[in-house]
Parts: sequence; structure tokens; C-alpha cells
Amino acid sequence: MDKPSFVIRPEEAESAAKQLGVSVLQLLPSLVKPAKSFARPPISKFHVGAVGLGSSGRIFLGVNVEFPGLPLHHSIHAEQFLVTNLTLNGEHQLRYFAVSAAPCGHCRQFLQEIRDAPEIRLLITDPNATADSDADSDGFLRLGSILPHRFGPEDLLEKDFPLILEHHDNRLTISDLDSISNGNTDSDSSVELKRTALAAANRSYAPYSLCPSGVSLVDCDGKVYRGWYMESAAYNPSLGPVQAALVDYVANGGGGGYERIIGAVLVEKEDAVVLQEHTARLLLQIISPKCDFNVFHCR
Ligand SMILES: O=c1ccn([C@H]2C[C@H](O)[C@@H](CO)O2)c(=O)[nH]1
Ligand SMILES: [Zn+2]
Repeated sequence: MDKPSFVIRPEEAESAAKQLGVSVLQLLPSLVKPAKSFARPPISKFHVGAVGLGSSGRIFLGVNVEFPGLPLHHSIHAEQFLVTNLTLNGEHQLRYFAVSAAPCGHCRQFLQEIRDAPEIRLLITDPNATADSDADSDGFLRLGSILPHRFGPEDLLEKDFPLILEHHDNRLTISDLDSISNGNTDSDSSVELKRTALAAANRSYAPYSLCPSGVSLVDCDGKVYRGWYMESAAYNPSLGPVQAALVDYVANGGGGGYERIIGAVLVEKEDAVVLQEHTARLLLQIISPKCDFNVFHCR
């Protein structure tokens, strides 16, 4: 894999599997090592790669991302990156993934937001991971077998509530969005950033706080990235909207540094009990000090 490609189309996956004489499922562990090379762990130097198969037949990559100058809890785990990559690409189901190291407790918990999470099959490629008697003959084991007695969405939500990979529209609006495009000082690009952040906020998964939010980023080439806040029933494993947008940047930004991010917009509700503004400003300030950051409130 020469250039980072964080989403592999079904026909590419099938032809790669054919070339290796394996099934698409068996291809997942073989992609873990190349995935690891895209990780950004300047603090731990511990590269994690996760490779998942979606119900559309596409393969998605996830890597861990760490931010020097910030507390460790701002990090993005490879499994969280993978789930974010699935949501950003509108994938509705994850059934199999391979990962370089055993998923930590925080990731096992975050994955509970996916429908039928206990039935997700995972394969740990680390040769030092103890051989697992719970694994099927294909080497994959049920997530439910490594997180029994789970606490998850069904403890807090109605049974048919749309979960993290499922379609939801938060129906948020910004009252002056159109007037801005109708000829005042705002440039087209700042209107685009605002619209993108609003669209992201509308896809945010925040069923526990009901405080959705979205972020758009623009790099020095004018390319726009976006991501949305995703909550965990256990609260702390939730992933912030800047981290989610950085997943898009790491996946699609051509491998550049964060200082290339020159503009950012956050959209959230003004009276929200969970506010992203202050954390988002801090995170952006540390990773890209010259980035222009604006916040808009929606209803
Ligand atoms: O399940 C896990 C456990 C750890 N890490 C990352 C987080 C951090 O960047 C590094 C060391 O913990 O590995 C993951 O990506 N997934
Ligand atoms: Zn983890």
C-alpha cells in the first residue's frame, strides 16, 4: 500500500483477495500491518491498526492518533477511528474486524454503540496475544466473549432508537445561514465551512445528552473535512467532534501535518448541557496554533 487509502472498494477488496488466494475475510488481518504504518502515535510510539469489513463489502481502516501537548484522553484509538471512518462514509454495519492488539476496555465499550455489538467478530493479529479458545475456526471471536455483562445503549435508550451507524437527522438549523450567503462580508469558503459543520452536527450521535455537534476543517489547499460528536452510553469513551473531523483529515488529507489546517468551524446548540466549544478551541490551538476557529449556534 503506497498511498494511504482508508476505504477500499468491494471490487478492489475482491481482486486483492483473489490475488492472494484468500477470502475477503482473510484479507482483513493481512491489511493490519500496512494500516499500522499510518498511525500517528508520537507519544507512545505504539502503532495500532484496525481493519473492518462493512455490510456494503467495503473495507475500512482505523489507526491510533495521539496529540503531544494535550492530556492522553484526547487520543483517538484505532477502533474509534475505524467506527468514525464507517460513519463518515455512511456504512451501516460492521460485522468483522481485525486489529493489531487486543482492544482495550474503552474500545470494547465504544463498540457497544453498534447494533448487535456482541455479535461483531474480531481477530487479534498480535502473535503474543494468548491463543483464544473462544475463537471460531476462522480465528475470529465474538465481541460478546471479551465483554460479557455489557452496559450499553439498551440500558439507557428505547430498543429501536437509531444507533451510531444508523441513519439519524438531528434537524438542526442556523437562522442566519441563508442571509449570510446573500451578500455580506462572509466569503463563500466561510459559508461552505459553516454549512459543512451544520450538516455534520445533523449527523451527530448524541442520544444520551441530546447535545449534538459537528466540526468542519479546511486545509491550506482549500480542502474541507468534517466530523461529528459521537457518544458512548458510558460517557467517557465518547469521541469529540474535532477528533472525528481529524479522522477525516488523517484519512483524506494526504498525510500532512495538522499545521496545514487553517480554519475550523464548530456548530452546536447554545444552551447545551454538554458544550464542545472550549475543548475544541484548546485542541485546535495546540495542534494548529494559527488555525482560525469560529463557533456557530444552532437550534
Ligand atoms: O484498544 C486500543 C488500545 C490502545 N490503543 C492506542 C491508544 C494509544 O495511542 C496507544 C497506547 O495505548 O495505543 C488503541 O488504539 N486501541
Ligand atoms: Zn482502545
